Amino acid sequence: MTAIEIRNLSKAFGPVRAVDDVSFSVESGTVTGYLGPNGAGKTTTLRCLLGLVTADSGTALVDGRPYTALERPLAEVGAVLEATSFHPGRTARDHLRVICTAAGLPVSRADEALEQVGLADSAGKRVAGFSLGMRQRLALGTATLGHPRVLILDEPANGLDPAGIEWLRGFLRSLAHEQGVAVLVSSHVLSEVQQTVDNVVIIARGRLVHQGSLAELTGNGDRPVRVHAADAARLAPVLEAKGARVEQPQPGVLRVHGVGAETVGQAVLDEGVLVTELVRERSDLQEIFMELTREK
Ligand SMILES: Nc1ncnc2c1ncn2[C@@H]1O[C@H](COP(=O)(O)OP(=O)(O)OP(=O)(O)O)[C@@H](O)[C@H]1O
Repeated sequence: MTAIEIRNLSKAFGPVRAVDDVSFSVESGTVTGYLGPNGAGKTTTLRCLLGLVTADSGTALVDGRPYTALERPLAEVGAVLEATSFHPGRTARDHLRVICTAAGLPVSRADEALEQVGLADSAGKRVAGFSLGMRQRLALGTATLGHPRVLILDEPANGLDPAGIEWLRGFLRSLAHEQGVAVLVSSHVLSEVQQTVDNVVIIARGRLVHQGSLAELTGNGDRPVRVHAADAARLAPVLEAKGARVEQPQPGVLRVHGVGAETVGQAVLDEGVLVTELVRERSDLQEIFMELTREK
């Protein structure tokens, strides 16, 4: 089921086209990474989705409606846009209880949510003493208080240490895959979210440059096949005759472009060459991300 739908969304600030004709959707039960370098337009898109900014044109809908038309927004959408400012003198538990009361939720949800975000031990501590990572967790606890079906997070890994990032990964994946929540999470660091997300939407200078599964992004495409063989030089002309472009970066190693690993394997078999390694080179995700978002 489509939970978030952005269609031909555009928003300019003076001469800056922050978001320029962007369309994508997020399905329930999946985590989608919204990726792009600083200033790409991610936050503006999320702010349009949450009714905090009015788009110049296009639509941004949650469950088929604009956010401002949702009847019980807190129970339908959880959002964290920036390390939210909390009342510093209040304890984490009191902070969540105040929101429970305002939103008509049972106050018992406060302790449950603190447990879920790993803050149970700090429930009675004042937020003033919280680290950035603890604030991020508290913001996540706040966003998930009403068991929303849609979760929108802007750079939630900021301030988390590696163990915190690992925890966040598990938290978001279990919300999506076990509870069917649609999660949209922005980041400017692909590697931070690559083990979390099912799908990626990449934006640069306000324009969408890629959307699809992570597998499609890293797909084998035309990655070269690397062959290690003492007699590698004998293989090169055979492969070239099959239409391959062959590089020999060092003696005993070939990088074969333009044909599949099977074709290379067949040539190895036909020539009876002893091979010690034959592998399709892996795509470097960060490299692909940089290439897609590079200033052209
Ligand atoms: N309220 C505003 N007034 C003027 N310009 C703005 C405003 N909000 C955003 N912009 C501009 O719009 C562009 C997109 O900004 P946005 O914050 O959406 O990008 P981002 O992808 O979220 O970046 P970051 O990763 O740095 O948060 C930037 O050039 C930014 O300076």
